Amino acid sequence: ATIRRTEPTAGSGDSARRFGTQRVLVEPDAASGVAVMKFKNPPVNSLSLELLTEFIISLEKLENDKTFRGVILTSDCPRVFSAGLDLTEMCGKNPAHYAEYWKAVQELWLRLYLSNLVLIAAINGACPAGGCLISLTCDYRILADNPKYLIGLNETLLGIVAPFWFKDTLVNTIGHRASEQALQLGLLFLPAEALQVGLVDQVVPEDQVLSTALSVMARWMAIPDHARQLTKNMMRKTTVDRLVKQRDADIQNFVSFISRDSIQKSLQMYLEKLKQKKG
Ligand SMILES: CCCCCCCCCCC/C=C/C(=O)SCCNC(=O)CCNC(=O)[C@H](O)C(C)(C)COP(=O)(O)OP(=O)(O)OC[C@H]1O[C@@H](n2cnc3c(N)ncnc32)[C@H](O)[C@@H]1OP(=O)(O)O
Repeated sequence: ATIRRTEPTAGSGDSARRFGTQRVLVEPDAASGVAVMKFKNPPVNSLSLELLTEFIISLEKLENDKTFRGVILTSDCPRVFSAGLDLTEMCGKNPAHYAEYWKAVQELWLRLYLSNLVLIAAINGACPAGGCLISLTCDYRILADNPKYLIGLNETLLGIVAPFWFKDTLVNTIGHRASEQALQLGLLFLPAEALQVGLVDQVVPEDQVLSTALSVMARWMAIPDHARQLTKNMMRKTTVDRLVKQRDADIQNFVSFISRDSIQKSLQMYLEKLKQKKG
């Protein structure tokens, strides 16, 4: 993927020179040190290998540019933040592809979860499974108050299982008992429920998600970076190290699990159900 610069937005000067890739738009504001990263992989921002790769490239570019201290993650696709991992990457492929794909999923989580940037999820659409995981890696989550925008780790509804580092991220956010129930039942929470259980930090009207994210960002960026970053690292490094210590085993575990005939059948049936629902 190549990073492309696009023309500055009207009346904005250089600080809003947008850049990004085909599937990840980046709207940087050098003056404030905040960039907005928008997933743009229609129709539902499914986390394809390409999107994951482009996301990692764009995130790394922002992390390496000391102008930026905070990033807001949001969606350019209406009604959906992200539909989660791209199911077509996990069925009907070969073990080598599954391994490559899973390595990219691990990489995105590792980079987001321990990022030195302030990360705020401006959740402006449905946020199941992998989409929910991305929001959980952020420091703060704001969800649009729309009953259609469900959020949760619903993997069991597909007949699959969220891996231990998905589980750990959820436990670190909503606690063990709430996670135990949510993961086993594959719960997708309504905004009010998500707020109540602590899955999101704020629920606001849809047209206030971004502005709320910007004002929360200002509060987090008022903290000296080094102190905040060391604290974030203290809170999250044990969780990250659990995956780092067994990344290859985790990949092999994923490949053998996802390659099972029963799992392949579940995923195919789930994809077909998604397509029928439109019919
Ligand atoms: C013992 C331990 C072992 C552990 C080993 C690991 C095991 C595996 C780990 C797996 C972790 C998985 C994480 C995931 O993220 S799996 C993905 C789960 N995602 C979902 O369940 C969401 C599915 N999608 C939806 O619910 C809806 O699409 C949504 C609410 C997001 C939007 O609805 P809307 O009506 O707007 O859009 P459509 O449903 O009509 O979809 C439009 C088209 O997009 C296709 N689609 C949707 N979601 C996905 C997806 N996730 N991947 C690929 N494609 C997707 C859908 O089929 C439509 O396609 P067509 O236009 O061609 O019909």
